[in-house]
Amino acid sequence: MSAHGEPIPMTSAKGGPLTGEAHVPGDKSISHRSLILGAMAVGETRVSGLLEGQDVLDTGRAMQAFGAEVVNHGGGNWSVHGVGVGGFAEPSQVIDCGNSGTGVRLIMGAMATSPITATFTGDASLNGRPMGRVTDPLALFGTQSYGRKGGRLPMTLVGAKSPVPVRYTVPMPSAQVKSAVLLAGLNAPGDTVVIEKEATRDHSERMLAGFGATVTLDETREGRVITLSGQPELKPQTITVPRDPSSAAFPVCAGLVAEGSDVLVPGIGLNPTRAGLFTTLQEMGADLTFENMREEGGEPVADLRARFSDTMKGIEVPPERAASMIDEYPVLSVVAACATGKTVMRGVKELRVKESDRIDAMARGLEACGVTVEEDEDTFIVHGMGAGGVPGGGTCATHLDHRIAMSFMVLGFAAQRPVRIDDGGPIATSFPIFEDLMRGLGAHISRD
Ligand SMILES: O=C(O)C1=C[C@@H](OP(=O)(O)O)[C@@H](O)[C@H](O)C1
Ligand SMILES: C=C(OP(=O)(O)O)C(=O)O
Repeated sequence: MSAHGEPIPMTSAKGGPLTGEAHVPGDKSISHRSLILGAMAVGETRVSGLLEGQDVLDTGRAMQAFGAEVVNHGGGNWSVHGVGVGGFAEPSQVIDCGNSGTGVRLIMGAMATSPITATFTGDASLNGRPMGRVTDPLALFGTQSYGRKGGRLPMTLVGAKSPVPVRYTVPMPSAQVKSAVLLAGLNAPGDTVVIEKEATRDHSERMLAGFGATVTLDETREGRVITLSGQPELKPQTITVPRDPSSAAFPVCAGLVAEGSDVLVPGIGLNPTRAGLFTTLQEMGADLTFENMREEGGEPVADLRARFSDTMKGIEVPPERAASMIDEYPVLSVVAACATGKTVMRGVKELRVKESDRIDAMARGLEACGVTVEEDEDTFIVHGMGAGGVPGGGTCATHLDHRIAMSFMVLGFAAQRPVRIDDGGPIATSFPIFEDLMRGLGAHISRD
């Protein structure tokens, strides 16, 4: 089902080549953090290029419920009048984070060290996802949590009245957990230290420093040791949100697999903690080039050009690259189906706790379209059928998962027969203009 309505079945089909420019929306991770850190600063933060997807809108509403003023000025321009670190008011309603793991986990961290109580819920997908990974470290600050069995939402958090700083090693590669601990550390006295064994996206560290917090990073044998000095006064910022590489992945991969295509996706951030997919595609032999390489806001940015690539080969994706492309495995598995040989994805068990079990969802949908796959708990293998070789013709269940929905839409552009999804509604959580943007390139997408 879509977030609040009836399912929206959609079908995509092979047509002419995809050509032209695809201007994808703002980065989802940076958009959430802009609103949350804006709400914790003293004064007015201005944000342009905010992703106006449902996930981010839900975070904006939550920040209002905690007392910040969040104003939409139109055209992707927003402002947030923050209440300062420790200044959150107790919300009078339940906080509904919809479909968003990032939203709920970061907001839990942000309120966990204030003397207030808040109850969180979400849609059927979010209410099935594990929250213990966040409430365990938050308990070390003194935060109490009361959720459903297995640490599931709906859940009430009672913020710590006298928080103590924490030293915590994140047990799984998760930027959401890292970020929740750092945000909680903002209102604890002294230094909060988070250690991650594998690098995950570093937007929280960069943005906290941008808002004036003291954050240091030491690369040690233990891993990345991030130290945050507590109780800073965060200074409001002017933020231009870069375009989202995770959204860019869809028109890029569509351009690679749809016959005759040549697609330009301008202005995509290539922060190394996010860009693993593009390296992987190049290793597979994709005709993917980075044009007009430049720096914007301290981050590498390029225009991505993807041309139809009929000689891509399956590879072993290095497991240590997983965190830098974690949301891109579903669409990579579509490209893998259109390459020759086997693509082996190891170290990917985190995919099983996203909006859906993404290994299972992709495996079942690919099989329905005539592709052979193998899987175990931590591994996904796709047997490629070569360019134009995927039969298609299946209906794929999307399980309230936007990335599964968009991935199968991309498969339809390359398969011999149309590919149908049972619900495209969730696409609006991260990429509300997906359908129009793809149609603008010449793609054939229809609603039943
Ligand atoms: O911190 C973030 O903004 C995100 C972190 C990742 O989740 P995990 O931290 O659970 O890996 C990613 O899948 C999600 O889309 C966004
Ligand atoms: C995993 C994702 O998001 P979240 O965890 O925020 O729901 C995603 O966007 O692919």
